Amino acid sequence: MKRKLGQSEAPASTPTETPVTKPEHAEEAKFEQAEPKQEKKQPKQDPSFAELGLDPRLVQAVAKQSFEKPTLVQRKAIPLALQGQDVLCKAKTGSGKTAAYVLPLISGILKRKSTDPTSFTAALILVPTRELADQVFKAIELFSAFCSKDIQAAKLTENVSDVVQRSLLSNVPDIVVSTPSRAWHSINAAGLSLEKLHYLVLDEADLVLSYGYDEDMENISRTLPKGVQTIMMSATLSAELDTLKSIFCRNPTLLDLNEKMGAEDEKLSQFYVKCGEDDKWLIAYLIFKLRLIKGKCLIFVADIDRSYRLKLFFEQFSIRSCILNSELPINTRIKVIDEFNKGLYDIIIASDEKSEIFGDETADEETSKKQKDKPESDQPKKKRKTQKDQEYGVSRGIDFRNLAAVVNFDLPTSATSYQHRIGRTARAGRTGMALSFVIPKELYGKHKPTSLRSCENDEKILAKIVKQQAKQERTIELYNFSKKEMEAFRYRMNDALRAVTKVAVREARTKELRQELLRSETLKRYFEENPAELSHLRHDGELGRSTRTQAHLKHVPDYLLPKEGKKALSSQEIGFVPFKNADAKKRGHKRGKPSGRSFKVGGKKRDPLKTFKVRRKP
Ligand SMILES: Nc1ncnc2c1ncn2[C@@H]1O[C@H](COP(=O)(O)OP(=O)(O)OP(=O)(O)O)[C@@H](O)[C@H]1O
Repeated sequence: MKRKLGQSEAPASTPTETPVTKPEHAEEAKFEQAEPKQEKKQPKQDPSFAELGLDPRLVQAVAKQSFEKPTLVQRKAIPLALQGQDVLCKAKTGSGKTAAYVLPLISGILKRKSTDPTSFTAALILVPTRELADQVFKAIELFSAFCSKDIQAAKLTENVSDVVQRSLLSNVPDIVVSTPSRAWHSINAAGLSLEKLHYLVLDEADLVLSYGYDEDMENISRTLPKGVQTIMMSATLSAELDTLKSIFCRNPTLLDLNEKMGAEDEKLSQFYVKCGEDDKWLIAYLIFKLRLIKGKCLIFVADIDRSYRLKLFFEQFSIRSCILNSELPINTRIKVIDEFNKGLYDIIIASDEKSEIFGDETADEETSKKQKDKPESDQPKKKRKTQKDQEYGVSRGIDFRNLAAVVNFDLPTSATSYQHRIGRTARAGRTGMALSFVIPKELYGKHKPTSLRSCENDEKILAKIVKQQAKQERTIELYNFSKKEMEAFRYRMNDALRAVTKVAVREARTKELRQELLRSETLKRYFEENPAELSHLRHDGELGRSTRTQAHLKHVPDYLLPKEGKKALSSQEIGFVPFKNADAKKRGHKRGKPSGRSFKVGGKKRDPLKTFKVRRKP
């Protein structure tokens, strides 16, 4: 019989082990059964954290985080997890899934420790990337702020030797956060013991197998004791979840919390621009030099070279940005995300290499079938030996705080990947904007220097994205930038592009890697000793010392601007995203039109896009 959280002594009762796979409203009925007394006291739809049954120290910690009330996924998952049920939960990006599993898990450990203070690793949280492991670890630290003596956590994703790892684990952390491969390695080489494990969490569960962790997962599953309570969290459903469910869960409760946003409540505005390959660079230059998007921005590009190229291109115009890619050391990556979240930088250029793991959705089914039927040895290797960190990922799960906009400079190759990329903005009830560049078929390959293979099928991918977003009652709208107004800037864009040669990109890439490897280790030691001085080194400094510098490009002369002038552009820019949880209704928020000053179209308010001759399609 499977032992579950809160049921360690009592025999597991059959009703809770009955498979419960039902829509959200049906699951409400189960809550009513489980907690009838609470039901009478408090209206069901809005329980507070304290009413979810969590340890008071956690309620205190949550209040310190200024979480006023639990999100939907927290309201649903926490009571189930506290009851000891296996939970398979699908909820949208940025909906607060981390707290939904971390809080009940800590609460359960505290409850057990109140009667049995022995130390053992009671919880293993597996995540697909090292960045995410760091984020979850930090969340545990925050939530256990008022019980830090009772809860020890460790993350296994640092680059440390087995000896160091072993000594870390000899402290017997209650909670271990890791990627599957590091966890399996530590079980074998660094003394991680799962003998008494109570809880297993798979965060971003649909991604775990695509990252090539299948073998590690199987191995780990064999070492687990019987009766481990499993919680799986995901933003999308996939066949992989079924596989994992069959390996790790027994009779899980399925929470499919597909919150369909009413148009009034939608916080994310989505736009796309159809343009030629070189126009992408021109529009990006205009958007960022003229600050048409205000606030912090995450730009996704298809590969590492492209990210350096865009950074060097921006440098030509004195636009500062920093880079995230799988080549950079983990310490650097974590620091870049930390500093971005602290507000030190405005622009991150991330190469979303993992977008490829979702496959090219435009590849025909016949091809994929043929591929599947091939012997295993002919299958593409999931874990290639490259210098890249296979455990890297920024489009999944990473919580970029107060991100105003996601720009898909290169469209991803799948709608799933798009969903996760745009999920980095408009998180936790905030507003956000997503802007994607789409290369029409007839313009593909027309500008060789900037052409990119993965953009050949942009239109097909866009069709899938539109369909996928429509299922969530979301729209993605077309923006037309005025060719005439842009032309004045074209020669500058061409000048800058010419300066960013392949050699310059290669040099910048090697140089940064070398520098980061060096400072990553130095920094690690330095910041361990001086944790308050995180701004010591900035990551958005210039890379292009070997690129031709063109001083004239750094400024925008007034004569290049539309006749309404720069002031008109900079006072009310495209994509200004207010960060307050503004009441959309009061401000006349309409479907597909972002709320906020700058997007009020027509009427007395001025449309900044019109001042720049940028118009929505009629
Ligand atoms: N109850 C709450 N009230 C306010 N903010 C919250 C609450 N719960 C979580 N948050 C905040 O919401 C943000 C998103 O949370 P989290 O990263 O857990 O989302 P997620 O659902 O795991 O997203 P993803 O699917 O992208 O991984 C975080 O900044 C977190 O601090």
